[in-house]
Amino acid sequence: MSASPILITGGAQRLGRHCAERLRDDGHPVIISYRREREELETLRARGIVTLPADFSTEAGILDFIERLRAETPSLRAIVHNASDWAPDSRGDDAGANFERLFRVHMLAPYLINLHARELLEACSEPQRDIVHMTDYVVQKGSRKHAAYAATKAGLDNLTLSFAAMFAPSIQVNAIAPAMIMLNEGDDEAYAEKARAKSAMEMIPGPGVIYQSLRYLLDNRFVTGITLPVDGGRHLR
Ligand SMILES: NC(=O)C1=CN([C@@H]2O[C@H](COP(=O)(O)OP(=O)(O)OC[C@H]3O[C@@H](n4cnc5c(N)ncnc54)[C@H](OP(=O)(O)O)[C@@H]3O)[C@@H](O)[C@H]2O)C=CC1
Ligand SMILES: Nc1nc2c(c(=O)[nH]1)N=C([C@H](O)[C@@H](O)CO)CN2
Repeated sequence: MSASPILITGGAQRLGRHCAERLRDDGHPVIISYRREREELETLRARGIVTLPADFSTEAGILDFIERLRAETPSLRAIVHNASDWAPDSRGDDAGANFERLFRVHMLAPYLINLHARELLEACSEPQRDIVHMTDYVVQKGSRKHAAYAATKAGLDNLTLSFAAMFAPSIQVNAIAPAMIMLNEGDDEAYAEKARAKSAMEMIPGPGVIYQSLRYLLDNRFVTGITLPVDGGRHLR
């Protein structure tokens, strides 16, 4: 029997892409979802990573993705809810629409995918099956400029507890809560310096630390319902 794939949503770039490639290096079949077509997807496809288009900004888009996921695979080893929209708050007429979109991407999509894909995880013949929610350090702190982002990531963090209770003992459900892991295009040295100063570790570590954390959760048989902070000791500053 062939191994069941690991699904990473929003896996075409940055942390999701890094994890998809590292999992592939480790011999796992991998499926990613992506929203925007781009050249780099060909590199992933050439490595045998299955790429499914998905837009989680509407309920119809989420349900359509679930249908195509079911057509693609009869089972899953794990789901990593990585897709995310780091949109700043709007003060304009679109403030409500902005909040609702972030709610759908960060909460409704993981909620519906978990409910509908439970049987795909249950069908996995390996002893361990996992769901991992990518949340954020700001869940504990709030955010002056990204309040909708922080609130909907906090909702995702809470869903970790409910799904861990609902799906135990056959599926482990955990969250990873990163603080600054990678700079964005256009961030300058002054921004980087400020970002480094926020953590006790005084660095911007890059995506390897997220893969290490994911690997820990995928390999550990006795951890469920937790949020694993990956923040360089932000609480110490
Ligand atoms: N990078 C960091 O320092 C930190 C990251 N995190 C969390 O870690 C995870 C990965 O971070 P990072 O790699 O920086 O994230 P990115 O923002 O770079 O990538 C997220 C992916 O989500 C996809 N996406 C966005 N909106 C939608 C949508 N409506 N429907 C479907 N897919 C969508 C995007 O797809 P596409 O590109 O195809 O449009 C994108 O590739 C995220 O959950 C993030 O919140 C938390 C704290 C810090
Ligand atoms: N989906 C995303 N979420 C977050 C991003 C990002 O680029 N995409 N970036 C951050 C920042 O690095 C932040 O931690 C520092 O200002 C947070 N979330």
